[in-house]
Amino acid sequence: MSIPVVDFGAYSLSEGDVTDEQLHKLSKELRTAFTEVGFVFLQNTGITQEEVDRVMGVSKEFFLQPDELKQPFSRRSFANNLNHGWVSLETERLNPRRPGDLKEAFNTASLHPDIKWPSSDAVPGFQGIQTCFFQRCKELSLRVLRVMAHSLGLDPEVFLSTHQLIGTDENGTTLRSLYYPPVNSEKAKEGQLRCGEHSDYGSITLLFQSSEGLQVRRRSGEFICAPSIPGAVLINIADLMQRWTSDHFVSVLHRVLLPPAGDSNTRQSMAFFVQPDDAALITCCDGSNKYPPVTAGDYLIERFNDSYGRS
Ligand SMILES: O=C(O)CCC(=O)C(=O)O
Ligand SMILES: [Fe+2]
Repeated sequence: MSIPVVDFGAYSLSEGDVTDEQLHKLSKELRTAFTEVGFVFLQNTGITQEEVDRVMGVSKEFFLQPDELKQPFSRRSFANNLNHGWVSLETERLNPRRPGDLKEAFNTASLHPDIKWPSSDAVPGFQGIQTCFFQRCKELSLRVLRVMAHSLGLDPEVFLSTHQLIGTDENGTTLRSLYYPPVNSEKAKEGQLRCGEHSDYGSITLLFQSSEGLQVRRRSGEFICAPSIPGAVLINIADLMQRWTSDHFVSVLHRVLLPPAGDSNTRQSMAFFVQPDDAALITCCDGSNKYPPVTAGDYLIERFNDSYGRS
């Protein structure tokens, strides 16, 4: 089965509340997508392609600077949020059995006033555009989480009440801009990819892509190419949500391969990784106790240790 496309217009960010009938329809569509595929394209979310292009533009300006200028903004150099900041090429291994991923990233993980941002001379508009987009993604995520709870027959607030602190340092939700530079395939290491096979860690991920390149694993085990649909937001279930729903919703492996030999294109994407509040205790929502309870914060630290190496 390919990735379903769902019209989210009835609950778009430019609309007020959704009617019961519309909520029912959306719930049904999301439940099918998330139980069978784990990924869905949402159209008419209210987040426009122009907004996405603006964030990608300002992110690219940041990435195209020399490394010395990006170094002061490195991940792990911000005391109040160790996940905030720049990740250099080949630092992260989303599949720890492969060499470092051929990508750079910038994590907007903290909106705390103490965070130091690139100056407006270096990258005009960087802070404002990233933080504004973070808020837009947060609003959409909360709407999607509400529909998801409804689709499982749960109290509609069950996920919302555990995602109250998005945008504070007591919640790990992160807007990540990714930049995949041109690849010289002769120089790439054995087994190296742009982004190794992995599943995401938290509740759901919103993904925006400038071009094709993402592959998603089907139940049969084969990887299929995800199309790039301008204006649509690709949403996937992440691992904590799979635990939470006792495997009802599936978190599936995905990856970005190297471009074909001779293709010197760059690629950009943005992922909004939605994470429950650090202190939220995640227990199977059907009462089955299929997985032991875990707090979202502890779970996230464990997963970071796998992708960056244990410190
Ligand atoms: O770049 C992409 O399209 C996917 C990135 C991704 O899956 C991730 O960063 O978790
Ligand atoms: Fe991912």
